[in-house]
Amino acid sequence: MAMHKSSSGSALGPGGLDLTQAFFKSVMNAAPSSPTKRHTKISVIGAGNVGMAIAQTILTQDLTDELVLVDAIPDKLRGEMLDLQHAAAFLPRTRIQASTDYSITAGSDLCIVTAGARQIHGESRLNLLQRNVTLFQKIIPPLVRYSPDTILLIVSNPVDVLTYVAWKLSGFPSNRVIGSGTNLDSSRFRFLIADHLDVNAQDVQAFIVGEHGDSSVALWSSISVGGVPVLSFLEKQEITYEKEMLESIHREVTESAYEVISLKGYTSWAIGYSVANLARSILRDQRRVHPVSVLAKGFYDIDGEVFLKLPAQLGRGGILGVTNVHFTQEEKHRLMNSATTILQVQNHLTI
Ligand SMILES: NC(=O)C1=CN([C@@H]2O[C@H](COP(=O)(O)OP(=O)(O)OC[C@H]3O[C@@H](n4cnc5c(N)ncnc54)[C@H](O)[C@@H]3O)[C@@H](O)[C@H]2O)C=CC1
Ligand SMILES: CC(=O)C(=O)O
Repeated sequence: MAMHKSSSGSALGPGGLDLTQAFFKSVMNAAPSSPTKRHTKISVIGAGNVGMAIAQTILTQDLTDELVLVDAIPDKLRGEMLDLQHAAAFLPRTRIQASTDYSITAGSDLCIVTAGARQIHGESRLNLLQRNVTLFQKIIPPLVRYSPDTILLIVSNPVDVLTYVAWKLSGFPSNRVIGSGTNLDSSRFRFLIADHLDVNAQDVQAFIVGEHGDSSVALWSSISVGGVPVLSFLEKQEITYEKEMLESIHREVTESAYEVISLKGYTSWAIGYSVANLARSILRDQRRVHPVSVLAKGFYDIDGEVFLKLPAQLGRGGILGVTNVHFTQEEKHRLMNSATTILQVQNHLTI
């Protein structure tokens, strides 16, 4: 039977009969779609390993009504779109579209940027910078033009500096430009602590702050399991622990990405879950605290225009606030070093 779509998107059968109305007449008359439910649209820029892991986690977790993919390679993009669309029978209903043309992103609530070069085995995140800045000069302006009220969530590396670049290129207030930050590093940290103590990672509260990468800072002093602060508990119980053991867990966190990249070529699943977790907090106004890249100027005595991972509350307006975590002198010193490392890199950029 020949069928085509009407301008309203419903299916038309022979003689122009509106099949959607024919099938669902009584239901549609009884219950017009609710005007109170908010429609959400997420665009993912870059349909590579990371973009597709994020897209598929967003779909399975039913986080949006519309999902748009943008990439520079049309065939691969269409292939990825069709492959996801073919899973429609197993997924919550979501409209999935893809194009190389940024007009498709118009009206997005959240734009997640994953496009760009990625590290090869042994390469540092900072080494990707100049190539990805050039790319961002092409990507950020059209996103802003088509979705002036959107929230930008940056994932491409080096994520802290690129979040700063996106902020500068967009002209957005800093609460609407967020870097995926150390949400992933903190998840790796929580996994390793949970593994060490044989508890559930979801019961471990632990943050990695500073740079996403080699100069990140582990906040040992504020780690708790099931609400019990770990280090002060061990000290009160006079249970000895080796500082070296703490250092080795942190080292394992910073080396995690290098290890996965050396084994499978890229990282994808954990960043997919991590970013979907951020998308949920933002779009569902969850007001949860995540370690993400925020404009750190004015917090913890930082005075440069630098984006660093700090524990921030996320909701519909983007960054709602930065929590006042207690840092030891050593943690503060390391955070300052992270800020200095990033500022030195930024000083050499032409945006
Ligand atoms: N922040 C974090 O925690 C993490 C960040 N990453 C970063 O994410 C980025 C992407 O990594 P992968 O997906 O593995 O790389 P990939 O190479 O698989 O995908 C990159 C995609 O970007 C697309 N692209 C290139 N130029 C474009 C343009 N002008 N417009 C739209 N799309 C364009 C490419 O066609 C490709 O599909 C890398 O920078 C990587 O380092 C990866 C894992 C974790
Ligand atoms: C590649 C990267 O940044 C990560 O997996 O942490």
